[in-house]
Amino acid sequence: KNANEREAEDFLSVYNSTAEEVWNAYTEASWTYNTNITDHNNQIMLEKNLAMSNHTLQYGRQARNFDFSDFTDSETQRLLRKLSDIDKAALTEEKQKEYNQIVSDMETIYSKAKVCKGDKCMPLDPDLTEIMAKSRDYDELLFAWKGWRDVSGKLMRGKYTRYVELGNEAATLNGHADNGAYWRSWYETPTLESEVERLYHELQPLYHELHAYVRRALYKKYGDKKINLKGPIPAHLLGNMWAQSWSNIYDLLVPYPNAAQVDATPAMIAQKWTAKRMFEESDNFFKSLGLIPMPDEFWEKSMIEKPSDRDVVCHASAWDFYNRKDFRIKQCTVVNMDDLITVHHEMGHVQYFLQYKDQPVTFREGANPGFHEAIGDVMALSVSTPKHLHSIGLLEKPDENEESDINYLMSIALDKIAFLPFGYLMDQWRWKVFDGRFPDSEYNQQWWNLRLKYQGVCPPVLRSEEDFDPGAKFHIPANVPYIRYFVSFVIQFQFHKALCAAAGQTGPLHKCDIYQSLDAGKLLGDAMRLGNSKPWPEVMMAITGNTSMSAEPLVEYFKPLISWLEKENRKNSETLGWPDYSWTPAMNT
Ligand SMILES: O=C(CCC(O)(O)[C@H](Cc1ccccc1)NC(=O)c1ccccc1)N[C@@H](Cc1c[nH]c2ccccc12)C(=O)O
Ligand SMILES: [Zn+2]
Repeated sequence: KNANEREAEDFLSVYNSTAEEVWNAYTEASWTYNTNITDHNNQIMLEKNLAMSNHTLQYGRQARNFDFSDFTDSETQRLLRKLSDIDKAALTEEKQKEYNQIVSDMETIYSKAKVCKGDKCMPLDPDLTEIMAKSRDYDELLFAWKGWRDVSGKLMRGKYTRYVELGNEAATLNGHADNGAYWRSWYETPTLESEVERLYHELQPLYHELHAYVRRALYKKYGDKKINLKGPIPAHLLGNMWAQSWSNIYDLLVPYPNAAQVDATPAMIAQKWTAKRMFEESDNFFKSLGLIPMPDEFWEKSMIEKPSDRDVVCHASAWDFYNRKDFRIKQCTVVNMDDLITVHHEMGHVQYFLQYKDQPVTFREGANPGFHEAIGDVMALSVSTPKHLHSIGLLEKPDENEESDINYLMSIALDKIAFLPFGYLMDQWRWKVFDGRFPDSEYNQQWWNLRLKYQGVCPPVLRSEEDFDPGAKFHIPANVPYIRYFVSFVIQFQFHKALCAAAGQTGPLHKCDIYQSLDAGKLLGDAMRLGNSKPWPEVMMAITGNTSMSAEPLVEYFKPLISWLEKENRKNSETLGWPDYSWTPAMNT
């Protein structure tokens, strides 16, 4: 090592210890704001954000002064390269303030929004979410769906254009073409766009089969004025505010009503489960694999229920306080199966934090953002099995027959296959907004073009450019990228298949439960411990023996259901897709 490289190593260790303090201060202020939305807490958070940016700018400039091309240690090179991208710190201070204020304003609009009917005002969590999940009344669903968009997206429409401009300015100052290119750079995969497009087209036939089957069931329920068997599905009838997961309308879709049922919610309520019990159950699952238990501070400092006396950001999230001890989850938990899955999702993030806590701060990230999103969902694939739910007392003994298998696969497909087009289109829209292909005069029209093209859903009422429907989904105002979830939904089945093999499970993938397998736990734990210190194909290889993303394990997992759907849809001579693409439901009848 030459003197230059030794100097760089000293520089990096000073960076690391100062970064831990500055990032911790910002994270504490952000937590205080997210768990108690006030102007005062907002101001402090914005101050700490600026302090963090100044630290990034100061050290980022020094990192750029090193010529690390001839360094021997690839980790030092990787650290310096990552430090050289200083993100929003490249903007002037006043532009950073403007940008941070816009994002904070949009997120506050979203988190405080309520839909009022008479003197009753309902927030998204839990009220509107519950209506979208449980109501089977076309007009009540429409009230919640339109009402939510009027008090959320519509009110942030004017801010988004400036958010895009400033985000692009920062990205170009760091050498990216635009903000979308900056976001994609985290995957270190020049062909990311074509890879996710390839994966999407491999999975589209599965989605078309499920879409046709669900449309038939909704036709039976809502009639031919509201459903066209050759057209898109009205977006408010699928059990979810964004039509991104359809498991809440499972009762309209059950393949074999007389076979064993799969929903654990009734038992959770009957047995008086609490949010705490849900988190303990998840912690127990991770520990059974030999993974790291949640530390005491987690149980003391997390917010796992919605407080009644203040405004909070209810959208679930996991928090790393960058001091290697303090890790938390913030979730407005409701006692049901949906939220038990989300608990595992969030606990997956914290397990990653625990595994990579001794890495340099710059490497305390997922191998790529999709890896971070996949960990918890892999656990949930095992926990959701009838066999596992029975072992924790939430389902009677499952009968082992083809019909209950199909029922189970249907319930999982309504979350996983239904999600794929939504997970894909969210950043298709944003990438094109950032690169200018979608001018702000077409934001909403282009959103609905993609919703029709990929999801086969249509708005139940007329939309205009006065509306801003993308803003009705958390990740848009909160400036959180979304392709990570599409990547996660593909790679989590690759991980599931690899962990099932490590656990010695030989049967069909959908029956595999890795519970108590220390071998499966070691395989995943070793990968998580690497954080972002290695390019993700190397980490993918370590877990699965392959270096690339593949849809094959997902297709293998759902094979029995796909065959069943193909037969069922052929029997009903269903039209796959939505050739009557310009159809819309009769309104106000
Ligand atoms: O948004 C989430 C869960 C929230 C999160 O855990 O991904 C959260 C989002 C977030 C990011 C940044 C600031 C605030 C919220 N991500 C994290 O908490 C997080 C923490 C550290 C590293 C990476 C992510 N899920 C997505 C989609 C989804 C993926 N798997 C699911 C399973 C069940 C239900 C939904 C999903 C959604 O609800 O549309
Ligand atoms: Zn997540």
